[in-house]
Parts: sequence; C-alpha cells; structure tokens
Amino acid sequence: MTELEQKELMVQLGRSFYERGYTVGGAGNLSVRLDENRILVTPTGSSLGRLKAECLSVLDMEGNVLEGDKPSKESVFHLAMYKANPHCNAIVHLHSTYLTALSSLADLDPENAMKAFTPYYVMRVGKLPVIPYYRPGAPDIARELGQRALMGKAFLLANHGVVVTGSDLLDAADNTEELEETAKLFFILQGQKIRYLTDEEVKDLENRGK
Ligand SMILES: O=C(O)[C@@H](O)C(=O)COP(=O)(O)O
Ligand SMILES: [Zn+2]
Repeated sequence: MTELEQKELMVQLGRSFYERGYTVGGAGNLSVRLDENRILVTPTGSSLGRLKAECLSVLDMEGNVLEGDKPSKESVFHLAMYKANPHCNAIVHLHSTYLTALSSLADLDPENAMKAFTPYYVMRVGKLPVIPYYRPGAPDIARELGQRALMGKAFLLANHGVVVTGSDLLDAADNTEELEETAKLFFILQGQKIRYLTDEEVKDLENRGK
C-alpha cells in the first residue's frame, strides 16, 4: 500500500468509527507503521470523523514531526509499542462506550479484565490486561504499554478506554470492533449466569490459531 493509500485508509476508518458511534468528539487516536523509521498518527485534538489526509502527522521513531499537524499527545505510547513489538503495525485507541464502561469498574483482574465466553474473542484478541490509571498523555502509559506490548493485542486503560493493535489498520479495527462487541455482551449479560469457556476450550482455540 502506498503512503497516500495508508493516509486515505486512516481517514476512511476514522470516519467509519465516528459514524457508527465508536468515538465521539475529539476522543481517540489511530496510528500505522509506514516503514521501520516512521509512523503515521492522527493529529491531537482532531475528531476521528473529520480527519484530512494532508493533516495527518508523520513522525520518526524518536517522535520528531516530519510532516503534518501536531501529533496526538498519545503518540509517545504508540511509538513505545511499535518499538517493543515488531509485529505491531497499527494501533487503535478509542473511548468506545462498553470498553470504557468496563475500564471504569473497580477490582478488575489486571491480567485479564474480560474472561472469554465466545470463541471469536479468543481468536481475535484472547485477553485484556489492564494498565493502571494515569492521566491521558502521561509518559507512564507509554512505559507500561511498552513493557507489555509483546504480551497481547489489546489493553484496557483504567478509567479511560482501550488500546488495540493489529498487523495492519484493518486488522486493528476488526480486533477493536470484536472487543467492543464482546464488552457489550458482557454488560447485557450482567445479572445472568455466564458460561465462560473452559481453559481447555480456550487452549484449543489458541492452538488452532497457531
Ligand atoms: O483521552 C485523551 O485525552 C487521549 O488519550 C485521546 O483519546 C485524544 O488525545 P489526542 O489524540 O491528543 O487528541
Ligand atoms: Zn484517550
């Protein structure tokens, strides 16, 4: 995919997230690895519904702006994850409703905020570790995500939202949508007795994915 096509895909994906209610206002940010030395990231304060290809920020791996508008204040954590995990090629950060609700619950299991009760969740994401609360843009988020970037594809930021990775932007978007849908089901099922997948069932799905 050319650089222009990557930019156009980011604009289109941002609009699609916005129009389907996955993001509101100026919340959230997206990024993609352009090559080993550069990433593309959404500008700070921008609505994902109204991105413009020519305004998207191009950064080197040290965070220097090479092109475009002032980058997301979270570009530090995006860069930390790309540096730590060579298989991570795209990142979606959203404050989507059900995942942000989940991130606001007390006493979440820090290793996995949502145990599996559907196979597709295991096949796309698997588990959802929790990063403790830090203010948005804090370098601590970058440190924590950098340390854990090799451990999974998705992370819940306590009292904030979700960070999801993928092999490319569309893969990261599909992982995000599956995760949000699973969180929605989790809340719909509150008060009911959920049959969680057993450890054997989870392992069987994980093995088939290899
Ligand atoms: O929650 C926040 O403030 C940020 O994490 C965010 O979602 C939007 O920040 P920018 O990407 O700098 O607009
Ligand atoms: Zn945020």
